[in-house]
Amino acid sequence: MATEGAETTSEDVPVPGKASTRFDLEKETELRFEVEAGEAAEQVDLELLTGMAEVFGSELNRNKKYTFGPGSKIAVFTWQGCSVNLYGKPEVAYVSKDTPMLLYLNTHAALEQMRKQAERDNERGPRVMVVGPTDVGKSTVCRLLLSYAVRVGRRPTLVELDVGQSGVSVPGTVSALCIERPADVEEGFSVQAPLVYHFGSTTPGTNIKLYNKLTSCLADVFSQRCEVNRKASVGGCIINTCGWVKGSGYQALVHCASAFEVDVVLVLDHERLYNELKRDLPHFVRVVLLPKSGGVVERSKECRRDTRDEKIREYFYGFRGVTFYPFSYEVRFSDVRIYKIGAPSIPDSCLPLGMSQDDTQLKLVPVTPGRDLTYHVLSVSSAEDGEEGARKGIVESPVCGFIVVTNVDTQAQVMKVLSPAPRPLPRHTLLIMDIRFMDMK
Ligand SMILES: Nc1ncnc2c1ncn2[C@@H]1O[C@H](COP(=O)(O)OP(=O)(O)OP(=O)(O)O)[C@@H](O)[C@H]1O
Repeated sequence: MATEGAETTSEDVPVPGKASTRFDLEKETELRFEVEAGEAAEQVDLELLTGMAEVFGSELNRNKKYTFGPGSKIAVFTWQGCSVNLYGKPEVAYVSKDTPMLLYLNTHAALEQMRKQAERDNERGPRVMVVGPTDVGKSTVCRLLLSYAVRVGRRPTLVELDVGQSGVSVPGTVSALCIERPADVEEGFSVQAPLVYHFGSTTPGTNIKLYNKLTSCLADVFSQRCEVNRKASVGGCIINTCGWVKGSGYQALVHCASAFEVDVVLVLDHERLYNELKRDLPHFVRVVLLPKSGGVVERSKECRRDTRDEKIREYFYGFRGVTFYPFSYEVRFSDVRIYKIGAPSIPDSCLPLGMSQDDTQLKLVPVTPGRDLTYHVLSVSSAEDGEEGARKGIVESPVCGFIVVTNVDTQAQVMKVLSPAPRPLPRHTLLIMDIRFMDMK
């Protein structure tokens, strides 16, 4: 293990058999460590012994043990210097003096100035979009800026547009969450009453028209909230985006900037994207190029898939799979209406007169229940029940929850579902996702 300033001790072992390694960190340095992935991997505990330190913007309490599960990639940063203990065997652990944290703190300070100005002038606070390719630390920068803002008494909103790796809800959704306290060091932000929309797949490219439509829906709801809630308005929002920054992905970023009327765009580690956005966004939008942290870890396809699975498991079973007890029951086909959003694209020449591809992307296509529904995640739409009600505005309606189809009996015309709440379903309009989940519990 490559460690700097590390010293192995045996006195502080909290669990018999778990070795401990002490790290003495100088000011403005960070300890980065990774926990081995895989179900058999051992968790790693972290404890702050002296001084002060934070994990992605959330302060650590002294002499409290924080546990990190398989696959975690963590940075413990200190502004003044500190010493910490790691218990267990991290896959990697090293201290780095080279971090962009001062630049990130300055960014927070600049946003805070904008909030103060907004308070004085009775205006709205900063709306910030964080962009960049995959694995540059966008979600981490969002978490940091939100936690810093809430620590100085603000109530910012997190807008999550990353349909592949959502920090708020299950994959295949876009959402908004009002942040009222810093992220929990182990669990992240407390997710209470988020506003969630169904997208249905893990890449915006599968239906870019729908993606842009949902971005506009979130922007409208956020603006309405700002009109009636002064704290939310001054707090502003931090928008996390997907790592797709070319072609339609780039156009989706420009669309988002205009829908939310963003004031600041933080571009992480991508000079071309920075220049393109500077060229294409109105001159009053401040586009800022920031370096990525050397600690950000690239994640493989498998790792991303595991994280997605974990997020769905967490929705049904709670953090580390122990908090909630989901229900399993049968639903009659005749009691629900299942739709997919977006009809398969057909050549322009085959479209009916006066219809464009755009219309097909937002079309509701009824799904006949069959065996191929098994393992699919379904969103329960909050749209009013009833044929007309369900069809009208269903795309723009938020979802009230998710179920997973665990078995389909075509003879009996029923399907078995995994649900966070007991029967009956709160609504009967279901939207199918491309995403599947196999419940191994
Ligand atoms: N300074 C750091 N030291 C160690 N690990 C870090 C650091 N910053 C971020 N990470 C880890 O790197 C991983 C990737 O970071 P993050 O999710 O923020 O990237 P991203 O750009 O949002 O990714 P995506 O491609 O999914 O959009 C995460 O597991 C995060 O915990």
